[in-house]
Amino acid sequence: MEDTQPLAGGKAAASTQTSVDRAISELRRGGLVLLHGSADESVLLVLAAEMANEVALAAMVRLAGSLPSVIVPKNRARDITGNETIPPYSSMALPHGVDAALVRQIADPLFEPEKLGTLRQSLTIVPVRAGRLGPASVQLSKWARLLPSVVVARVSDVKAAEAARWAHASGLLSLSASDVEGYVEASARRLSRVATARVPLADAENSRIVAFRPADGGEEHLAIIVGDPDLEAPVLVRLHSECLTGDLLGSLRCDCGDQLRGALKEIGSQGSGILLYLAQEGRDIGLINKLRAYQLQDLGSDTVDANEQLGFEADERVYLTAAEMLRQLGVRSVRLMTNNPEKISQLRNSGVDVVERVAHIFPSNSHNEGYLRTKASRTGHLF
Ligand SMILES: Nc1nc2c(ncn2[C@@H]2O[C@H](COP(=O)(O)OP(=O)(O)OP(=O)(O)O)[C@@H](O)[C@H]2O)c(=O)[nH]1
Ligand SMILES: [Zn+2]
Repeated sequence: MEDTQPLAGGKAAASTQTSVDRAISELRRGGLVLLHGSADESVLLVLAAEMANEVALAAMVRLAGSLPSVIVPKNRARDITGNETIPPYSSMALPHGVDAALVRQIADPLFEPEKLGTLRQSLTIVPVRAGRLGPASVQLSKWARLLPSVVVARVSDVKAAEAARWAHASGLLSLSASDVEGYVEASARRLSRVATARVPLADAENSRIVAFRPADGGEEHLAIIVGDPDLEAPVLVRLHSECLTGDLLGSLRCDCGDQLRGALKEIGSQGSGILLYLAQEGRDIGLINKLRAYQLQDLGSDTVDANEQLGFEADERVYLTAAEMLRQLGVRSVRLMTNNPEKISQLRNSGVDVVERVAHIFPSNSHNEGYLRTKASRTGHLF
């Protein structure tokens, strides 16, 4: 198992992905990016709503020459306006002079709408058209692990065909909505295997850690290889999604800590296998959003509703990266330790032969009973 270099892609494809990588980090640090459609479609300036700040808002108004709107997910729009029939995403024009703190409050599902005061009456909803710029801008904010809400302003004088040049002259990053499509698939393939070390673990002494670095500048993923798996036979594999609270701190809200250590113990006792430790904190909504989801759960929602109230899918994870790691490790066929049928079907769709599901269940405690019940009743987990 030699360390490998990133797979080469076409030059055009690589620059498309780079523009999305850069846009994600720019949004994460509260900067503006320019998003355009094709040919005569429109051109938008985009700012992640939860990172709204006075400098970026002022620059947005000055550069766009139009007043900004904020795009919020369905539940937030319903809570703010009291209107029950709302499309998946709505945009609300921001009245002149709205400050950045107010924008952040509009976007934050944990901020009580009553506290928005008189502003609430003036926020009227315009549905965001499915398909192009609006949804693409929200997707960028999700990939930045921020709330799925963005401030946008249409750049009235600039056509899509001139957008990249105009952005460059204005010191802005630019990308097109079509760059956003297909990004996840391309991103998963841009994974380099960079370092391997022997790391004896308490639960599986004969272990090596192989680190994979994504080319998008994101967090690394790890493969923990126990023993010397026979790659000609199905390999015992566990896909573990990062859970800082459960894995590291011993949180009792979930079953992750038990599942992590239990998997290593089981693989160790069987002599060989692989645990993929995937940087997908909070079912891939990120740690901060997971803590927000916990806050909503403390107010009465279950784990699925809490994600949806924040504007995320119940589970945002895709396992293309996991499949690519297995491919680079030479693993074609697996016995998968999981209770989650989605992991099985996604791996199979990515070309991994899942020959068996190995149940991976641990006793509940008084804090995670409800969470485990929801996994069984709402997300199809097999308990
Ligand atoms: N968004 C969110 N993520 C959570 C919550 N509780 C745990 N997680 C995350 O869920 C991931 C673990 O997923 P689980 O649903 O417990 O299990 P699974 O991986 O789907 O399925 P198994 O293979 O059967 O364990 C980790 O990334 C955790 O951080 C929660 O309430 N909200
Ligand atoms: Zn957890």
